[in-house]
Amino acid sequence: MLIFCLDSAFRNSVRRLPKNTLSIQFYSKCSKVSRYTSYNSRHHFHFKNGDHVTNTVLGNFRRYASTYDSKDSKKDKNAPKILVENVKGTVLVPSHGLKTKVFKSFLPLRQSKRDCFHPGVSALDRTSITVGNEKDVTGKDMIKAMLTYIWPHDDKSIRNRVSVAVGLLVSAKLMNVAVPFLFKYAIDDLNSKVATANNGQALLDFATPADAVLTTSVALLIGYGIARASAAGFNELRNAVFAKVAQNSIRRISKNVFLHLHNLDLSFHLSRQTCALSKVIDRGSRGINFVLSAMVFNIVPTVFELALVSSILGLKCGGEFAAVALGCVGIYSAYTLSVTKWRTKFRVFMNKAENEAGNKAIDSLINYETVKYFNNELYEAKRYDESLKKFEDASLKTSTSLAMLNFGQNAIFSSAMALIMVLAAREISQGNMTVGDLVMVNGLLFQLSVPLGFLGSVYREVRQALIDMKTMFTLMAKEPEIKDTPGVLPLVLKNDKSIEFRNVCFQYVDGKPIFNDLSFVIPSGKHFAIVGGSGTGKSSMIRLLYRFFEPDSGEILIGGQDISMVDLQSLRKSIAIVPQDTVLFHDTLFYNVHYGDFSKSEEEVYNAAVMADLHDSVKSWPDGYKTQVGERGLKLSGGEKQRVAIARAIVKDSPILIFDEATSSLDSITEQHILNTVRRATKGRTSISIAHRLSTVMDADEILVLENGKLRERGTHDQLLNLPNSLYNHLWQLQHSVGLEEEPKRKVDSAKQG
Ligand SMILES: N[C@@H](CCC(=O)N[C@@H](CS)C(=O)NCC(=O)O)C(=O)O
Repeated sequence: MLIFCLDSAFRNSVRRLPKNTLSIQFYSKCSKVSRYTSYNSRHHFHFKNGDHVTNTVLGNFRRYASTYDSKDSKKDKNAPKILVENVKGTVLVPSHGLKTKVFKSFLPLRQSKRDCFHPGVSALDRTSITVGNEKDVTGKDMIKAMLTYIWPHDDKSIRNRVSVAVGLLVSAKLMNVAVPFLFKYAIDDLNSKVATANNGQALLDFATPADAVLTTSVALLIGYGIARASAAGFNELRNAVFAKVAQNSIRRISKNVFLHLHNLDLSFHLSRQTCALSKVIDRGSRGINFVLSAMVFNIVPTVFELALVSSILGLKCGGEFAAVALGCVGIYSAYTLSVTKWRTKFRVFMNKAENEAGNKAIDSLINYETVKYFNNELYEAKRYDESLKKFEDASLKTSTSLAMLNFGQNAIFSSAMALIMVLAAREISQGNMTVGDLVMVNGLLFQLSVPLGFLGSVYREVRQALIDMKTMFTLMAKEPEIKDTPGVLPLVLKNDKSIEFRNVCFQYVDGKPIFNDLSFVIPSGKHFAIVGGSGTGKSSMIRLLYRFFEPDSGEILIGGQDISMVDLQSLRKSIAIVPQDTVLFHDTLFYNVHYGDFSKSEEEVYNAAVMADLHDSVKSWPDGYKTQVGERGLKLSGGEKQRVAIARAIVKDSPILIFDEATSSLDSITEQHILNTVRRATKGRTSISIAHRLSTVMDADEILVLENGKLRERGTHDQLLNLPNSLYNHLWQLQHSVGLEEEPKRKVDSAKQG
């Protein structure tokens, strides 16, 4: 095998790759034609500056690179070099420095003795690429990602809301801090009046009610009430204004994750449980909501209030006061965080025990009859009680540790309050402060204790939310391995709609090849059938055509264009499929047919239904096209579902049509109807019928018989059947002798006449 680095001119003209992008292709030698030109493309790698290279890509890269034929490379001393370091390292890519000198044609890369290519790297103009398994998402990354949602560049109204919410937050805290001040001034005013009264003058002049209201201290006390109410009002307003920001960001992130999941490769989805993925989205977006709310409603306002209170105390009462306030909050926080960390495990046990008890109860009640058959009611109750006991113990520990936490928090704050008031009393006795000041200091500190009373819970929940967010953002950082390269051109199908497999080798797991140098051409407009025993890769062929997977080597061409070089959307648009297992959406029948292409008119949907032999039966149903098909199409029979799938494929109106075992689970009468619709639908299209039952593909223009990943034989039904030693003949005899088919030939003949 050889490794080639693409010429930069080729890179720019054919693929329109941007600068700083290196495209590397591995070519297999299996066709043994002349070097440099006729090697079969084996794999493409595109690296660009800052690209994230997954372990799988790196693994493939190494795999291809390690089988590189070093004899060929020695001929070119100027070959560009690539350094592949460890997973967390970098790939150093030669770029413009060498362009004019050696990037004139395909160039072999040199391989060193180790698993890397490196001589002369220092002389190169480098572009570095970070390499990692799944990008490690740090706290900084998450904050950055969150900021893009709460400060979106493309949504001014959200930015305005955030600004207003911040303004309201500051106003609420200023009002909050004003409360003890107003209280202080009222007390000082009253005090001075008491002092005046003690000197023999009237305490208050309540000659008229208006005078009474206007008295300074009364006005201050009313102001106190207004300030308290305003602080609460600003807080509530802030919540209302910010709610839209939080909900909007949850919506956008959920949508982005959803889209991202759809963009990930099929291999990813085959290896994950859909339910687990939806939990990731759900928990992750709830985590974002929690972190955002905690920041905006608790952490940031409390920090702001602490800064405000300690500055006021420092400026008005002296450094000692500020030090007590800050020290108190510091000790309080350290105590709260350490106790919360310790007691979190009790909550985890508690939740586990609760789930366990719930599961045992459900399992036991579901198996009601079995429990009765074996007289095991008491045993079941004992098992259930064991989990309840665990829950009880953990709950007790949670409650007692909560009491301890609350008491400790209270003790710390009370000590600080006592200390600060002793300081204030000392200052009063020295004539530096008033009684009002003492009340103000007490009020400021007391108010601070309210949000801090939930510090432990906030810390615990934020930690959990960050873990959930990390899982979600890690999922977001996962790159699909099959994706469009920038500037890639769309697949254009005019007259030539042929399909060609050229020396395709493919395997899901090492050592178990699915296709082994498979080559065939399906000419434009022809209906070909692909048959073979199970496990011969019939369905893998579809996955390769849709580019859900890439061949390990060789090329697949549609209309003469290599599908690995064309835009994925255009490729998938040009193929319509009637899958083996038709899965319908939980919606109406019309919706399910229209799903083939939502841009099509109602009329076109009905026409497709007529072609698929679906229209008449739908018309006879009470709700017609508005019939709900039931979750995953469970309410429809197998034949009806297949017809919906055919109608949907007709609506899509692609030049290439694939039937994947379209009649596999149908009775013979329904099968004949479906085969008739298949015949109608394939007219004028290049089509492939993948089938296990040979009788369903007898009238194909040509039949390709696969065995062990290779094309074993090809021909029309009659040609293949007339070869006594053909695999087709053998399969045919086998299927009929075991009674898989009754009178297949007669069925097809009658269908043709029909
Ligand atoms: N003061 C404690 C407790 C605050 C509190 O009462 N939290 C509520 C939830 S907002 C609770 O139910 N906590 C139960 C627990 O922490 O076990 C702290 O800072 O965490």
